[in-house]
Amino acid sequence: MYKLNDGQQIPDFGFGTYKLNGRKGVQSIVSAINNGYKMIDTAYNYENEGTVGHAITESGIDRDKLTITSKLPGRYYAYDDAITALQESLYRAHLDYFDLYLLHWPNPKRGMYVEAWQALIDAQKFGLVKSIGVCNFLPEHLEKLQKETGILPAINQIELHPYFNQADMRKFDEDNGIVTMDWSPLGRASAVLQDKTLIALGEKYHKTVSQIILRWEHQLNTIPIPKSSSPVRQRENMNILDFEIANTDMEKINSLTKADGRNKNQDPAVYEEF
Ligand SMILES: NC(=O)C1=CN([C@@H]2O[C@H](COP(=O)(O)OP(=O)(O)OC[C@H]3O[C@@H](n4cnc5c(N)ncnc54)[C@H](OP(=O)(O)O)[C@@H]3O)[C@@H](O)[C@H]2O)C=CC1
Ligand SMILES: O=C(O)C(=O)[C@@H](O)[C@H](O)C(=O)CO
Repeated sequence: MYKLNDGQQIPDFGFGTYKLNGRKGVQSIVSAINNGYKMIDTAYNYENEGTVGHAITESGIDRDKLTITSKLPGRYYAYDDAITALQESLYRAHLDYFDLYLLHWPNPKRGMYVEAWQALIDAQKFGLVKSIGVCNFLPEHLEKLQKETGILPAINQIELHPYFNQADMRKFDEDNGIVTMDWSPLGRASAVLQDKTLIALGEKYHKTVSQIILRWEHQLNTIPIPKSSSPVRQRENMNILDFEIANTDMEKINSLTKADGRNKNQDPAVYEEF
C-alpha cells in the first residue's frame, strides 16, 4: 500500500482497462477482480466506466474493498463542466464516489488545467472523490498548481516502461510527495517485450519479460497498472512478489531508456487530448 499526501492509502499494483469495453470487457475485469486486483483504472474517454461498474457488481466484491480511478477529459476543464462530467462518470459507473480522480492531460496550450484542478479540489471536499491527482504532468505544470492553488496532486500517472523510465520526473514527484503511477507499464506490448536484455534477465530469474518489467517498476517505488484481457496474463502480471531484482540488474534495466522512448510520442509539453 502507498500512503498518499492526503492521508488515504492505495494498493501498490493496479489493473488498466483501456480497450476493455462492453460484455467482453466486463468478463475481463471480473476476472481481474477475482484474480485479486484491488485497483481498477478507467477514464471518461475510455467509454467504459459503465463496463467497470457492471464488473464491480458482477464480481460480488464489496465496493469499499476496491480502489477505483477515473479521469476527467480535457474538453471538460471549465469548472462547472468538470463537476458535471464527474457526476456523469459516477452515474455511469454506478458509484457514489471514486477513490482517485485525475486530470487526464495538462493540455497546456488550452491553459485550463488550473481551473479543472480547482474543481477537483472542491469535488474532494464535496465527497465525490477521496483523492485527487493528475496524469502526464511535467514539473512546470505541477509548480503552477502549487503556486495557484497551494495543493499538489496525490498521484501523477505517467508513461513509464524500460524504454522510457522517467528518472527525472520520478525524482520530481518523489521530492514533492507525489506518488508516481505507471501507464503502459508493458509498453503496450511493443518491442520492449522482445528486448534481449530483458529476455536474458527473465531466464536468470525464471520469470517472464513482463514479470521482470513489472517487478522493476515495483522496485522503483512506482505503481504499475498493466492491462490484460486474458485471465492467464492477468495472473502472470501480478505474480511478482516472490523474487527481487538485484541492484546491478536494476541498473541494466535502467540503462535501456531512450530519449525518444515514448511509445506514441505523446510528449505532454505539446501533445493535447480532449
Ligand atoms: N493516463 C493516461 O494518459 C494513460 C493511462 N493508461 C492506463 O494505463 C493502463 C495500462 O496501459 P496500456 O496502454 O493498456 O498498456 P500495457 O503496457 O498495460 O499493455 C497492454 C498490452 O499488453 C498485453 N499484455 C498484457 N500482459 C501481457 C503479458 N504478460 N505478456 C504479453 N502481453 C501482455 C495486452 O494484451 P492482452 O490484453 O491481450 O493480454 C495489451 O496488448 C491502460 O489500460 C489505462 O488504464 C494508458 C495510457 C495513457
Ligand atoms: O489511454 C489513455 O489514457 C490515453 O490518454 C490515450 O492517449 C492513449 O494513450 C492513446 O493511445 C490514444 O490514442
